[in-house]
Formats: sequence, C-alpha cells, structure tokens
Amino acid sequence: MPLPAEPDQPDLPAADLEIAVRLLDPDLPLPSYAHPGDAGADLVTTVDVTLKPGERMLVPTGIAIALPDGYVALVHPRSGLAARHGLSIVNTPGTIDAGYRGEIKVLLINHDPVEPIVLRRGDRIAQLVVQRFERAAFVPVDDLPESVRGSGGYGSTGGFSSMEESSS
Ligand SMILES: O=c1ccn([C@H]2C[C@H](O)[C@@H](COP(=O)(O)OP(=O)(O)OP(=O)(O)O)O2)c(=O)[nH]1
Ligand SMILES: [Mg+2]
Repeated sequence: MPLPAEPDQPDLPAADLEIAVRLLDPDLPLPSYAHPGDAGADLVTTVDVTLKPGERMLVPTGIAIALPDGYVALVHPRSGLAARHGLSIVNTPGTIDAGYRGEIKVLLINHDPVEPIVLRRGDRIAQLVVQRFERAAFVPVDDLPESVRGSGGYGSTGGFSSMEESSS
C-alpha cells in the first residue's frame, strides 16, 4: 500500500501506514494525532451524550476503517477525561479487527459516583492505537518450559503496604 508523501497534519511526521477511512458523518473530523510521536489518534462522538453516574452507553464515532491484514486498532480511554470526570471505556481497550468494516463504537462508562458527564457531538472521547499483532498457533503440550516466575501470580510479589497490614 503506498504511503502518503506528506503528513496528513502540518507539523506531524509522515505516517508509517495508510489506513482507509469512511467518514460516515462528513462534518466530523478524521481520527487525528495531537502531537508528533503520539500513539493514539483521537476519536469523537457523533452524538450528544449525558451519562449518569455508573451509566454506560455505546457511542458512535462516525468512522469505519479497513486495517491491513496483520494490524489491529485498540480503542483506549483518554486519561484527561478519566482523571477529571471519571470517563472510561467498559471493554478497554476495545479491539477493532482488521476485517471489521462497521462503524467504530465506544462503550463509554461514567465511573464518577456523583456527577453526570455531558458530552457534545464532536468531543474527543477515546483514542485509537494501531498496532501489528502476531497470529498464534495454539499447540497443546503436556509440560510447559520452566520459568523463574512459575505459577506465581495474582499478587505473589506483594501488594500495597496498607493491604499487607490489613491482611496480616
Ligand atoms: O470498542 C469496540 C470493540 C469492538 N468494536 C467492533 C470492532 C470489532 O472487530 C467488533 C467485534 O469486537 P469483539 O471481538 O471485541 O467483540 P465480540 O463480543 O467478540 O463480538 P464478535 O462475536 O462480533 O467478535 O466490534 C467496536 O466498534 N468498538
Ligand atoms: Mg470477537
């Protein structure tokens, strides 16, 4: 697939990969990176949304994409909205498969226990991280190779000091 000769946004480096995007709502922008080197391209909501405390809603972004084979796009929350308002994504990160041609939607949730979150059409609600992935062959075996960690997990290396005190 040919790479764009020029960056799609001024002051940003040329892209590594071209991804076809259908703008289902042409008045809204393409996904865009805020800074050079950013991993996530921001996605917007096409609709006004009010999320009550604890409420979740599947929100449209107005775009459909065609990822090349061997790539996945992951829908991540934006940390600023999470820190300021408690906005997150239920299934974070959401997985956009290479073969998916439908509209990308974001399953938002309001984690604030008290305040509703009000979003307006065009607000940036999430970010899309495009990555290569490996397709695994899952091979059944009787024994796994040994490792230093072994089967220790779920806090085997210790937790917060307050948790250690309360559990002892
Ligand atoms: O945040 C998300 C997650 C997924 N999708 C779309 C793209 C993805 O390719 C498809 C299926 O997602 P996933 O495999 O996570 O969901 P599933 O419950 O396993 O559905 P399916 O049975 O269709 O695979 O839904 C989104 O638009 N947003
Ligand atoms: Mg699936």
